[in-house]
Amino acid sequence: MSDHSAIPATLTYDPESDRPQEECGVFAVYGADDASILTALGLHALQHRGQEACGIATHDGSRFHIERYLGLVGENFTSPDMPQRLPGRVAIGHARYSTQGASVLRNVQPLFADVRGGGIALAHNGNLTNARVLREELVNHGQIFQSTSDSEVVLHLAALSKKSKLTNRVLSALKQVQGAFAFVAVVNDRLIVARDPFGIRPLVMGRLGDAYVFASETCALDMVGAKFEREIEPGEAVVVNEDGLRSERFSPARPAQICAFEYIYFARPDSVIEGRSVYEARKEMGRQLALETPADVDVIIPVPDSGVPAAIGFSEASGIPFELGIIRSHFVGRTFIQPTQDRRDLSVRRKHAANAAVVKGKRVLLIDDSIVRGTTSLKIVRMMREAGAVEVHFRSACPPIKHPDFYGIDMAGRDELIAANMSVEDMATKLEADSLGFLTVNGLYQAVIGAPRNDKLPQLADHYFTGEYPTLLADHDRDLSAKEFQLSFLVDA
Ligand SMILES: O=P(O)(O)OC[C@H]1O[C@H](OP(=O)(O)OP(=O)(O)O)[C@H](O)[C@@H]1O
Ligand SMILES: NC(=O)CC[C@H](N)C(=O)O
Ligand SMILES: [Mg+2]
Repeated sequence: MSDHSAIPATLTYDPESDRPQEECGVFAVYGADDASILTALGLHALQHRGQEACGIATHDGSRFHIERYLGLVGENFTSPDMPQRLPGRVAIGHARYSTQGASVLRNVQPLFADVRGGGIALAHNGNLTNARVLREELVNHGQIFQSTSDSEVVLHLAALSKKSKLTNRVLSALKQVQGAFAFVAVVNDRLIVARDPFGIRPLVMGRLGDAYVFASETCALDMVGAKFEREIEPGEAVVVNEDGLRSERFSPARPAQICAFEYIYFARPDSVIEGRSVYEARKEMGRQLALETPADVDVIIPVPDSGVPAAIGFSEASGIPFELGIIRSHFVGRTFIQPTQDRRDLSVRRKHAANAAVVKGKRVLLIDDSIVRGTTSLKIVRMMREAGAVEVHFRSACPPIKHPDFYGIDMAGRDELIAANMSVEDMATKLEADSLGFLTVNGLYQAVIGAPRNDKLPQLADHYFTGEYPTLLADHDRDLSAKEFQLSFLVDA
C-alpha cells in the first residue's frame, strides 16, 4: 500500500462526490420525560437546516440508545413507541446536511464512542477547519476512524486527553478544534453543549419547566413550547447534570461574529438570532436593495421561499405591487442544499412554476435572497419569459458571493460560484436578465445590525462577500481537500 499511485480513485478523497455541502441543525434536552419525542419535534422545526439524514441519541441513566437514518425527520421519528426505542430524560438530535464525509449512514450523527470512563454521543452543526490536519495526526498516532466526518476528531481528542474527568476531556478537545461549531453531546448522564470561539454558528438555550433545552434556532424552542433564555456565548460550553447548569469557557470572551448567511438564507424566518428577527432582517435587506438598485417595473415577484421577505421589503420601499408570480411545490425541499448538481437541477425544475395570471404582459422584477451557482435564477428568468413577461429584471438581496465557505454552508468551490468568476454585466447576460443588481455589504450590515461594518472587527462572518475569514483555515492552507488526501478506503466514504 505504500505505492499511492496504485490506489484506485474511488479509494481516495474525491472532492466531487464528497464535496462540502451545507448546514445542520442540533437539538438537546436535559431533564424531561420523553426527551426523545421533544427532540424529534425540535428536529422537525430544524429540518430546513439539513435534509439528508437525521439521528437521536438518549441516555437512560445507565446506557445510551441511538438511532440514525438517511432521510427526513418525519420519515423516521414519528412512531408512538419512540419513548421505548429511545428512553431517557437526556437526548440530543441532529438533522444533517453533509459538509465533510459523504451522505452515507456511517457519517450520520449523533456519532458515538466508548472511551475511558464512559460514552460520548456527539452532534455537530458547522465545519471544522483543521479536522484533516488533526485526523492525519490522530491516524499516525494509531487512532481508528469509523466515519469520514470532520466531527469525529472531537471524540478521538477527548479519548486521548490525559485529564481524569470525562467532561474535562471533552472540554480539552474543544480547545484543539478550529472552525465553526455548535456541539451538543451526551457525556454519560450529562449534557454538554458548546459554541465556537467566534460564534459563527448559532446555539440557543431555553427552559421547558425544569428541563433545559438547546437548539440551533429559536424556532425549535417554540416548537416544543420552551421559553428562550439566552444564546450560548462564543467560546462557551455549558454542562448540565443533576445539580443544574454550569458554564465553562474554552476560549476568551468576545462578541459573536455570526454567519451572515444565517440571516440571508439559512435560518427559518420566525427565528431570532442574537436578538434580531430573521424575518425583519430579510425584509430590511429588501428595503435597502430598493434604495440601492431601484427598478422601473410593474410588479415585484419573490423567488420562494427565502426570497419572500426581501421582496415584501422591496415592494414596501418602492411602492411597486408585490404578487406571487411563482408558485412553489410544497413537496420539494430546499434545492441549494442538495448534494449534487443533477439533484439541484431536477429539484429546481420540480419546485417552481410560473403564475402567468400576474406575469403576462408585465415588466417583472424577481427578488431572491441570494444567487449562488445561478441554478435557480436562470431557470426562473426563462420561466417568466415563457409565461409572457415583457421584461425580466433580477435582484439579489445579498451581495455577490465570491468566496467559498468553510464553516458549514455549502458554497461549493470558487469555480462554481457565478459571482466569483464574472462581472455583474456578464452575469446578467448569462442569467438572461434585462438587469441585475445586488445588495452592498454595507446595505447588508444596515439590514442585519442597523450599523455599518466595523472593518477592524466585523460584526458578522461575511467572508462570502469580502474574502475575510474569521478563523484559521489549516486544512485549506495545506490543501488537505485535495484528491491525494487519504480519507477512507471504504467505498461509501
Ligand atoms: O443560485 P443557486 O445555486 O440556485 O442558489 C441560490 C438559491 O438557492 C436557495 O434556495 P433553496 O431552493 O435552497 O431554498 P428556499 O426554498 O428556502 O429558497 C436560495 O434561496 C436561492 O433561491
Ligand atoms: N452542515 C453541518 O453542520 C454538518 C456537520 C458536519 N460537519 C457533517 O458534515 O456532518
Ligand atoms: Mg431559494
